[in-house]
Amino acid sequence: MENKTRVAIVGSTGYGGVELIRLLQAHPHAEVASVISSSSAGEPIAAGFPHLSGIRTELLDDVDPAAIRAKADVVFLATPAGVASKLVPRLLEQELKVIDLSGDFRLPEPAVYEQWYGKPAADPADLEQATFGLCEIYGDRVQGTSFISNPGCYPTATLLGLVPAIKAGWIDPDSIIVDAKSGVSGAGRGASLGTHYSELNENFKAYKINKHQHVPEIEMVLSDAAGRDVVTTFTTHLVPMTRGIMATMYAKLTEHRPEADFIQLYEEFYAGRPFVRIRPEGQWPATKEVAGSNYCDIGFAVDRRTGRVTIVSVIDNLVKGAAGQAIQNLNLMMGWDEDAGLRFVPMYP
Ligand SMILES: NC(=O)C1=CN([C@@H]2O[C@H](COP(=O)(O)OP(=O)(O)OC[C@H]3O[C@@H](n4cnc5c(N)ncnc54)[C@H](OP(=O)(O)O)[C@@H]3O)[C@@H](O)[C@H]2O)C=CC1
Ligand SMILES: CC(=O)N[C@@H](CCC(=O)OP(=O)(O)O)C(=O)O
Repeated sequence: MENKTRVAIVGSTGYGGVELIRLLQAHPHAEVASVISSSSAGEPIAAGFPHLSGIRTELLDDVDPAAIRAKADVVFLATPAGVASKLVPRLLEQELKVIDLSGDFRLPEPAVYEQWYGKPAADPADLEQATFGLCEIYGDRVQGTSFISNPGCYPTATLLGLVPAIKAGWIDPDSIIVDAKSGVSGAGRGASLGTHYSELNENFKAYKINKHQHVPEIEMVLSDAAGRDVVTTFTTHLVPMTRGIMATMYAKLTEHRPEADFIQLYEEFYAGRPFVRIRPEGQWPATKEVAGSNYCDIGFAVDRRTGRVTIVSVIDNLVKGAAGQAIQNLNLMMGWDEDAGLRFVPMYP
């Protein structure tokens, strides 16, 4: 029988970490060997997550790179911004493979990170070692590497919806407006005024307009696709639901093209990629249609009157936006099937 690759999860008591545990439970080539907490080491993981009772019976381990190396070959970090920048160098020293779910290693320029995250950036020498793992766009770079920076949730939905049209020259990169909405689990497990029940229930609000930390990540990839600098308008909203992101993108067409052309372009661009599904003409995806799965579903509407295309892209923020794409990156890194352990049907209804 195959020896499974042993995996450790730092931040396993958060939403991204516990979703990694759920998804890795059925992975054919990897197994969770250590669940790690900076604040509750020695406690059973199931004490804070009763849904894991009888499934994960182990105690939480401390954050100790040498002890992690003794138990695991690969480490996922599902920790708040500012943790990975300090911890990753110590994990790489132990010759561990690392997949970081935070924003600490996504932006190559330290000054850009400091401007948008308001925290000290990682060391430039460490930043250089990271590969940005937006699987469907940069997956070829991931194979055989040992340190992956997993993309943000909003950038994943946005960029998978925009990159093919930008690369084809079908939309004006300067005209893009991204209107994005997220479920509340995107904000993590910690309680806060903005996310408690009576603030959110029956409510719908915009936040961080023109200030969101995902703006430079989105612009970095759009600029790469366009071959020149691109800036964009990006507005995020909080929706009173648990999971899901919908990014609705508006852009000016460089010349008129019907929906059928977009559908064909995107089908060809994502051919052979298991997790992007293109909707037929006149149909647009809903968040529930990808919930609990690693899919990104995309639909189009062309408006001849305004000369604009509307692109609708949905993901589950905790799966394709975090833990699922991180496992997809593990699969690519290790040379396994891209969809190993991720072939499940969305939860519906
Ligand atoms: N939620 C989402 O949809 C997405 C999240 N992300 C990113 O993934 C990361 C994790 O997010 P999420 O799971 O939602 O966040 P949570 O707040 O739910 O969990 C973060 C976990 O990090 C641990 N932690 C805090 N400080 C430290 C530290 N100094 N050292 C080690 N561990 C620490 C905490 O556990 P403990 O106290 O037990 O150590 C906590 O449970 C973040 O960077 C987030 O931005 C990215 C994409 C989507
Ligand atoms: C709903 C909600 O609050 N979402 C979070 C997503 C945070 C996140 O994933 O941050 P990084 O990708 O930068 O790590 C936000 O908008 O800040």
